[in-house]
Amino acid sequence: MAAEVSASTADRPPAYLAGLHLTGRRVVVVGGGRVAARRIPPLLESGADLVVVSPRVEPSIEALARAQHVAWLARDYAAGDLEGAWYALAATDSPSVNTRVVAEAEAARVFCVRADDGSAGLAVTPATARRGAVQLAVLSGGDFRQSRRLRDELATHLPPSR
Ligand SMILES: C[C@@]1(CC(=O)O)C2=NC(=C\c3[nH]c(c(CCC(=O)O)c3CC(=O)O)Cc3[nH]c(c(CC(=O)O)c3CCC(=O)O)/C=C3\N/C(=C\2)[C@@H](CCC(=O)O)[C@]3(C)CC(=O)O)/[C@H]1CCC(=O)O
Ligand SMILES: NC(=O)c1ccc[n+]([C@@H]2O[C@H](COP(=O)([O-])OP(=O)(O)OC[C@H]3O[C@@H](n4cnc5c(N)ncnc54)[C@H](O)[C@@H]3O)[C@@H](O)[C@H]2O)c1
Repeated sequence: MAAEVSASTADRPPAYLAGLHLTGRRVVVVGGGRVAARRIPPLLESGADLVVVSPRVEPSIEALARAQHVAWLARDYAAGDLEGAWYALAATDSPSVNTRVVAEAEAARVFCVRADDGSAGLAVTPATARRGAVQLAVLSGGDFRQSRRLRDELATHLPPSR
């Protein structure tokens, strides 16, 4: 519903769409809740070198840490945690922590998503689908429900993977 989209997200110039090649590149996820758990698998699929900073994490993230697919720092975010990162997610349930993460990202020129307030982030997460080499991504200026719905419709047109 358009009314639920934050005006400042919708009023921004459109985001520039790009595909990030992340193999071996550090991506820092601050917060290990449900949003992080949803976004980590596609980041891993892209080969990212993932670091999760969060005192608690969802069971799926804990399992990835145990299998050494992600590095989990089981503590609160601290300034400097984005060092060496190419991309970051501020995905804690604390707006003030997310503000600090985005401020560090801005200073370090790291593109960073802000999960609780997309209008304050440096990047946004599209609704995506993939079949083989073909990928689609939908952004709707913050209207994630529309993005999800369009993604589901468009995904039915993806060619069979070869
Ligand atoms: C597309 C998708 C991708 C993904 O996340 O993978 C995505 N959100 C999804 C789901 C989802 N989002 C939310 C809920 C729980 C509520 C509910 O269900 O009603 C659920 C459902 C769930 O979590 O299950 C709430 C929410 N989302 C944002 C805010 C803050 C704000 O409005 O600024 C709040 C309120 C938080 C609060 O209340 O505090 C912000 C953003 N969410 C974005 C992307 C970016 C916009 C991209 C675009 O233009 O479309 C943006 C701006 C920034 C970002 O985070 O990148 C994915 C669906 C695709 C899929 O299902 O595959
Ligand atoms: N963008 C989206 O798609 C979307 C979807 C749902 C909710 N949200 C918003 O994003 C936020 C996160 O949502 P969620 O469902 O993942 O929340 P959640 O409660 O499942 O997880 C929050 C995580 O943040 C961690 N955390 C808290 N303080 C921290 C700190 N100081 N340093 C590091 N980690 C810390 C917690 O340990 C927990 O793992 C919520 O505030 C909500 O407003 C966004």
